[in-house]
Amino acid sequence: MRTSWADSVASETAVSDNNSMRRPTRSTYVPPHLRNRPASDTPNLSGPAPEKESFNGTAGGSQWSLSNMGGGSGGTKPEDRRQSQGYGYTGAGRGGGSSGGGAWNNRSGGWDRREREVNPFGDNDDADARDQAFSEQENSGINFDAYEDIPVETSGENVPPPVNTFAEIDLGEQLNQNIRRCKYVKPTPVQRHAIPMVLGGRDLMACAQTGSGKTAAFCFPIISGIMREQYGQRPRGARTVYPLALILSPTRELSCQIHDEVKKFSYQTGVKVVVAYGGAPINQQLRELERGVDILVATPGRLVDLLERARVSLRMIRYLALDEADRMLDMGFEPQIRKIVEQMDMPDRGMRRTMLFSATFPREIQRLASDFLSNYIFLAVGRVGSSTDLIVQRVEFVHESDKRSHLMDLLHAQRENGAHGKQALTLVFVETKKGADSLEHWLCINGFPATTIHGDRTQQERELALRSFKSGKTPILVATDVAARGLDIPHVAHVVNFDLPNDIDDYVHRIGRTGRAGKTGLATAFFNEGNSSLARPLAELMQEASQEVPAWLTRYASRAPYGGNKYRRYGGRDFRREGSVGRNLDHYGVVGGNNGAAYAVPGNYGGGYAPGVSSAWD
Ligand SMILES: Nc1ncnc2c1ncn2[C@@H]1O[C@H](COP(=O)(O)OP(=O)(O)OP(=O)(O)O)[C@@H](O)[C@H]1O
Repeated sequence: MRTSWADSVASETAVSDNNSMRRPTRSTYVPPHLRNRPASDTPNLSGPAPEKESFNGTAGGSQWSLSNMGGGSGGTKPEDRRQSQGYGYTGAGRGGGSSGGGAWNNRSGGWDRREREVNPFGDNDDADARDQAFSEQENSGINFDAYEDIPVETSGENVPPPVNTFAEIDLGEQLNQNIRRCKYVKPTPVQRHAIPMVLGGRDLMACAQTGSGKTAAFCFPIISGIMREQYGQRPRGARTVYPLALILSPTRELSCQIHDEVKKFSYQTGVKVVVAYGGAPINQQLRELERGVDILVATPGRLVDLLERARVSLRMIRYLALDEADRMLDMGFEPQIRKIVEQMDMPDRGMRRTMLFSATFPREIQRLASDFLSNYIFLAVGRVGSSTDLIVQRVEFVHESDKRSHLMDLLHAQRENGAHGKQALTLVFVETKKGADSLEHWLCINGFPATTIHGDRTQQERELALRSFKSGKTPILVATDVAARGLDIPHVAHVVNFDLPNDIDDYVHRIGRTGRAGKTGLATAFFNEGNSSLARPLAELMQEASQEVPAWLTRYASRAPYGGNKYRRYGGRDFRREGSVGRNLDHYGVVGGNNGAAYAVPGNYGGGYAPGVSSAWD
């Protein structure tokens, strides 16, 4: 039985990726860990198709005045201005999609004649193709039919029922059109459940696997809500802006990525999105804000700066979303988040919709997070903190001194097996910034084009590195944990944990950079004595994901003490129900009978961000 939404795509993907999975006929080097495996077990390591995307976070040319949602001038990209059907839209009937109802706010004034909204779909936006009926086969190979098997747990009062299709949700014609442009045919499980909950006016804490579509799950209700509701006139402060929605994320790159996504989803809806993050010139961001903002995507540090300068007020916030919420409430960020949510002028909980999303939600973080939520629903989709069966996980015992040569073996093998001798996109995680630079240098001098991303690099360097990696120009990216969460980089074939993290949750997020949205991936970890404390949770996680656990790792795991919630920290169970801990956990496919201990023992939720380790972050 399939147990997760991603599981369900495996067979479909195997078919759709058939060409890329085809093994070369010439003899190829196979590394030890891949030997003696049937061909179908080996993920696609062929080279990526070049990508055109970039991480240019701020939108050029989009202009919007706060007071009347109009004004401003100067677009950067001339293009046909299509009739903006989002304005004055009169409603898609529930289950229908045709007009009627009149519930939608007429956001008149939007882009005026002097300006052009940059088309975020770029050259791929073919209006004719878009208007053709989408058949389910046209989507990205995700097998939606198996969704019924996915374990889902909800808790809370009066939980709104899930939907099966986007058409069942009253999102508005323009947003629906953008969803079609994104080629999303059906909602993923987390979207099926979360969107009606938020549209039904509920706060939400949602835990769902990496790569399972959480971004759209919180973006759609925000955009749709802003479009349909009347907020009255926003104050006209001297230079202060009053966004209606705030999306916070822990890293600059993730904020940029969310901003890019929101721009696509909100295209021609009249909803204006701006991103603000550290390391980039604040003046440019201020100018963007002055042109008007409905949805502000931000990193906490830059937002606090803007709040203290009184350039942003949170008084009108109606939607608050915390992406990677467990990270945001971990030791590093919690004071800033509390300041933003509790000590500035944001409406109290209950007066706004609050959504917290992550693939991992330790119990102690849930407790902290509940301060921000009102009568919320807890939603867990898929198996506990699961990494999906689409990711083949390998653990190899490698002494510290052998790591480089071992990595070299893996990279040589990949290159040999790759199409036209191309290097597949490989993300290599290390513990320290220094370690990242040094490994990158060593790779480059040994003929492997590599780049790095970490907190000591300038923002420009970081964005350049990411672009270069995505395009395949430097197919190896050496990264600290700054790249561990949220980044949705197509075609990452292999994640190597050169240095394992101290915390199993970080491992879950790191390997989740591959095997996304139905694609297969490979994750290799180098384990040695220094990682003993991770042996047990790692072995359990692998077992849950039906991975082969090496006998030596099982022995390490059995020797490890069972110490509090460092284990099974990646829990996806509502802490409010801890009285029933230990029962029903099999619902998530959790292996082993002693899981209760993980949820029942209070304590060191910040274990993974101990001094020294936290330095890897922004
Ligand atoms: N309904 C859908 N149909 C098809 N593809 C989708 C759908 N929803 C999202 N996707 C795609 O799935 C990919 C992963 O989505 P997303 O980045 O939101 O995952 P996530 O759950 O936030 O992952 P992470 O936990 O790593 O942050 C993206 O490329 C996104 O465009």
